[in-house]
Amino acid sequence: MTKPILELKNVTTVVNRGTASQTTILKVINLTINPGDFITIVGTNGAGKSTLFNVIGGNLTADGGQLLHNGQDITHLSQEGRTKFLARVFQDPKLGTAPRMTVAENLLLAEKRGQARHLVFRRLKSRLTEFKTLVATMNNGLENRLMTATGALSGGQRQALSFLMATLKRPDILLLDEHTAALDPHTSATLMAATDQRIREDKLTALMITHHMEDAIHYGNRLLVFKDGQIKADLTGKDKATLTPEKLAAYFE
Ligand SMILES: Nc1ncnc2c1ncn2[C@@H]1O[C@H](COP(=O)(O)OP(=O)(O)OP(=O)(O)O)[C@@H](O)[C@H]1O
Repeated sequence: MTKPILELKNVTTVVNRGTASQTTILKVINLTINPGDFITIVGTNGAGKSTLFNVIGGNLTADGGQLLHNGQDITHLSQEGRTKFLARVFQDPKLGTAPRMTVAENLLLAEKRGQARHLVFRRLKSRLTEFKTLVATMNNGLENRLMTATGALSGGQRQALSFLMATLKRPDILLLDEHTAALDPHTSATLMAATDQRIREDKLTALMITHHMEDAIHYGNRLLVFKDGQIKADLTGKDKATLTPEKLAAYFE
């Protein structure tokens, strides 16, 4: 039997504890994620999707319940401690890359995370051909901008680079936090297709929050609907395959 890569058991989060505005955001979340799952997550604003990512990513500690990574309790593991097996791409293209460094330097840094920079950059030249092939998979011209400072890239190119950097070391868990939301429809579609290809080819385990219902339906093997801090629906197999925007909208009512 497949062993889960990540488990959330009775996870709750509370904000403003002990004050008049104390609120429970995540209300007893139970979620078992298997290796290779590509889970799309939808829900109304304020449903708790980002809070879920914050709890998984370690930006926020669960107030109740337990998180297990490959069976190990990580409930109280720091955000830093989770970077060994987890990566996150945010909505803002400015996050995730160093603006003054070139595309190639950013990639090398992502690959050698934790090593001294002078050691990292000594090996840059020998890697350029390989990096060119890698960035070309994003289908957005990034291969012609390897020596360009990241701050001078378009939002789409920069976001594609953030995605590549996050996946370079093949994290056990990849969190995509509306990573195409700030892009125009064409650029968003290109990045989404490249994202899907990489997740499939590298057999990554990924969770993706999106407000694009078509993307949530089209991509991944599993779809979660969040509502009021709870998982309202968890759709897989035929249920997901036969989902339409109309059927999905009904879960929001
Ligand atoms: N630190 C906090 N203090 C108070 N309330 C918070 C805090 N963090 C989140 N919330 C509230 O928790 C609820 C869930 O927020 P969250 O950002 O997880 O929702 P979301 O589903 O990601 O929404 P969106 O689609 O708008 O990004 C919201 O009502 C939000 O205002």
